Amino acid sequence: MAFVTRQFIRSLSSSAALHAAIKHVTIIGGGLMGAGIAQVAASTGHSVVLVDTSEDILKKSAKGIESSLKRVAKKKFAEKPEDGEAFIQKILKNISTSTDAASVVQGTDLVVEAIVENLKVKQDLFGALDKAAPEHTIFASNTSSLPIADIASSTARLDRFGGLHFFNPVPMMKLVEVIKAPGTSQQTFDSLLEFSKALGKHPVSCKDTPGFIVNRLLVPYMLEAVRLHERGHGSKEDIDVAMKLGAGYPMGPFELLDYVGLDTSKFIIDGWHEKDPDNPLFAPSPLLNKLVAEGKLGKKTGEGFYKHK
Ligand SMILES: CC(=O)CC(=O)SCCNC(=O)CCNC(=O)[C@H](O)C(C)(C)COP(=O)(O)OP(=O)(O)OC[C@H]1O[C@@H](n2cnc3c(N)ncnc32)[C@H](O)[C@@H]1OP(=O)(O)O
Ligand SMILES: NC(=O)C1=CN([C@@H]2O[C@H](COP(=O)(O)OP(=O)(O)OC[C@H]3O[C@@H](n4cnc5c(N)ncnc54)[C@H](O)[C@@H]3O)[C@@H](O)[C@H]2O)C=CC1
Repeated sequence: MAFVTRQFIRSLSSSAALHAAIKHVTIIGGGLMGAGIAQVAASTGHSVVLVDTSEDILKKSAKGIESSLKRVAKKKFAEKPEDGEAFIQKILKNISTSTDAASVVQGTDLVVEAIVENLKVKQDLFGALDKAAPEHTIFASNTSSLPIADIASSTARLDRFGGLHFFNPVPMMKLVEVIKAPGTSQQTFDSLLEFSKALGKHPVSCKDTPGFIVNRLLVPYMLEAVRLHERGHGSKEDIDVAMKLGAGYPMGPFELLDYVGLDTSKFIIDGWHEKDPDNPLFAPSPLLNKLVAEGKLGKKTGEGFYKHK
């Protein structure tokens, strides 16, 4: 009986240790995704450092987090709006910012990378962080389309490297894809699952295959919509209405492309096309390429397929 009790206490304390292990999180990249991940981590009691390349970008990220929290508070404290401000300030206190990733990872349990969708840039970042971060620190990438194993190959911690793929807008979307690359240890994978649950998200387990689950289905669908429009078979407005009213999607494919970012969408499709040039689902789109070349990247720049306020 005493043995059983000791075992039970040990198993409780080891699962508590697993939770306690991820308390301090460093998010690299304060754009659409990084700011959302920082907000959710801070809202669930984690201590967060958000890193980007300039103070100006970080100011914009902080403003975005605050206005998203205002939307949350407006709902949560509809009856007592005066409590909403205290709620927002308490969460914002959990977030600090930095432009020097190497110096802030020294005290972190988990690094979540959400920078530009470019393999070389991600590898350079993780290669540098690997030298600066403590042994126990887990590295995770929020990549939409790149193999986790390729990103991890710039480090010497393949066992403590996995994928944490969030969805936009992070505060609203419940799913996190947790990716176990060939080198990811079971302990790391379990910690990432636990962390996702601690954020109030629903994790699903994914293999390290292109696009994991959601993007392997969603990205070809969005590009098919662009090709259908390029062939003159439907206006973007009609295609969007058709998919919303005919398939029950909350956004049409063109609205969603603008929401995701046309640059990010192009990075994804170009990367897959390079690896599998004969797959028609991964064929580049002249219209998408033209908009990106014009700097029309979607909602984040004020114009993409549509104009945004
Ligand atoms: C590319 C990748 O690697 C992976 C990806 O992320 S792919 C993209 C995945 N995302 C999607 O598919 C998003 C599809 N769209 C949607 O689910 C919905 O349109 C949406 C949740 C974004 C917005 O919902 P909506 O009903 O169209 O608009 P809206 O009324 O403004 O918002 C609905 C609620 O969400 C809240 N909300 C929306 N965005 C928010 C944000 N960033 N922060 C906080 N709250 C937010 C609003 O406050 C609102 O709350 P109430 O209804 O309680 O008032
Ligand atoms: N946009 C989306 O809907 C989704 C994107 N993703 C993935 O998340 C990642 C980020 O995407 P977004 O947030 O949309 O991009 P974004 O363009 O909005 O933000 C990227 C941020 O990273 C910063 N950055 C670039 N290089 C950096 C570096 N070396 N160090 C620190 N900061 C750096 C940029 O200044 C920018 O603020 C990409 O890998 C993307 O594929 C994943 C899920 C959804």
